[in-house]
Amino acid sequence: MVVASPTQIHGERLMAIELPVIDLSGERSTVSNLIVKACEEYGFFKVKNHGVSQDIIAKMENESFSFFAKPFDEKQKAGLANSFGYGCKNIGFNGDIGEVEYLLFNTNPLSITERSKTISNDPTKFRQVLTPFPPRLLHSLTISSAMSGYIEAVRGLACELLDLMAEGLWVPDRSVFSRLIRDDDSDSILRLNHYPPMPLLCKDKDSSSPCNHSKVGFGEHSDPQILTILRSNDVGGLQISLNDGAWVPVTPDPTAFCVNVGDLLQAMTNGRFVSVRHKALTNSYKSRMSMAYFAAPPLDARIAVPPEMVTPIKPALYRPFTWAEFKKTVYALRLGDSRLGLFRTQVDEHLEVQEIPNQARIRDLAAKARIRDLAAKARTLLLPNFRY
Ligand SMILES: C=C1C[C@]23C[C@@]1(O)CC[C@H]2[C@@]12CC[C@H](O)[C@@](C)(C(=O)O1)[C@H]2[C@@H]3C(=O)O
Ligand SMILES: O=C(O)CCC(=O)C(=O)O
Ligand SMILES: [Fe+2]
Repeated sequence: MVVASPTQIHGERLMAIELPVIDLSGERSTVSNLIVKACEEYGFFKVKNHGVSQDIIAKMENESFSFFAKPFDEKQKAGLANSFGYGCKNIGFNGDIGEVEYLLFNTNPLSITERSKTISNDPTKFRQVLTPFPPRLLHSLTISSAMSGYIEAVRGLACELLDLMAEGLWVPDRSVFSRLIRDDDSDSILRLNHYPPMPLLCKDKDSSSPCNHSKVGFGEHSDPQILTILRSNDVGGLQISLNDGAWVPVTPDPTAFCVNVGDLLQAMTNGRFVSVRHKALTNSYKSRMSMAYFAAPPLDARIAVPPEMVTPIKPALYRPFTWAEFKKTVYALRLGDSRLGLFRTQVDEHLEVQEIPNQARIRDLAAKARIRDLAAKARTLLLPNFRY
């Protein structure tokens, strides 16, 4: 691992660190130990020799590019912003904005069986699904065959990585994590992000220094699910946040997948693995395209730490909760809010002050206040299902 000196760009500290690159064709116990180490130290790593064929990836990427190349009103036919379907600039339900357009898909195997031709041929195909949060109907696009091939392949990769993690953690039930995302009712989603090129922003017009302030494509956040498998084209933009507040740019590698720990996996490993905050910036002259598979459990799955990972010295950090309960909280909050802090056990509440870095604590408190606000708003709107 190479650590160079930090550079300062417009007040932000950027560190030149290469993420661990793990070759999955290596010896199994070595690979599982490397994965555990990467999840503990960075919450992020890259995998090569991952077994997903370049053909599957290329078909999926071509289909995505041709979708995003369509005129805006054509793309809008694919769905509503802020739900499953097409979205532009608006992220989520609570006012977050970025220089990104995207497609969101439910990858539930049951919905994949209802295949349409391709998203590029017929962006108007819909299937309606009733979800318990927020209390509204979400529209789900049906999925093309290139997409279902890709989803199957990355789901397989996610399962394999979760098994390797359980092995490296010495959890006796080796499929304790992967079982959750293998389930036919799993709530995993696929997100295709397209960041159009954006000219550089110059904050200080009188400054003689070069203008290098990239626009934010997808703001700072952690991923709420179990594991994210991200693939991008050869255009950089992804950055991850280190504990000390420095941002680390991730070098793009279209032949590798970038894997990151989600909030649920942090909870299920009793905080040993870290769900790290990250963001994506736009490039000044090239389009960035990323495809993120968010591996999630079924809505009613109980998220709890395996008993072997709890000891008197390391008591459970989080109370058990369901994915539905956590997801409802996630969608009630802003992109950059932290949510796991809201699920911490009472027992260690007194330790929180020392343990959680100040910034994270402030974010937790802001999130709590926002939930209270939203609950009050929901009550005045008489939305009976919107309870916290
Ligand atoms: C602002 C929001 C968008 C988001 C739901 C949320 O309320 C907070 C988390 C966001 C996020 C980040 C990772 C994934 O891209 C995503 C699909 C997810 O599960 O959580 C998005 C949500 C979204 O865009 O709907
Ligand atoms: O586009 C990227 O590289 C990151 C996207 C991301 O973090 C997300 O979709 O959750
Ligand atoms: Fe993310």
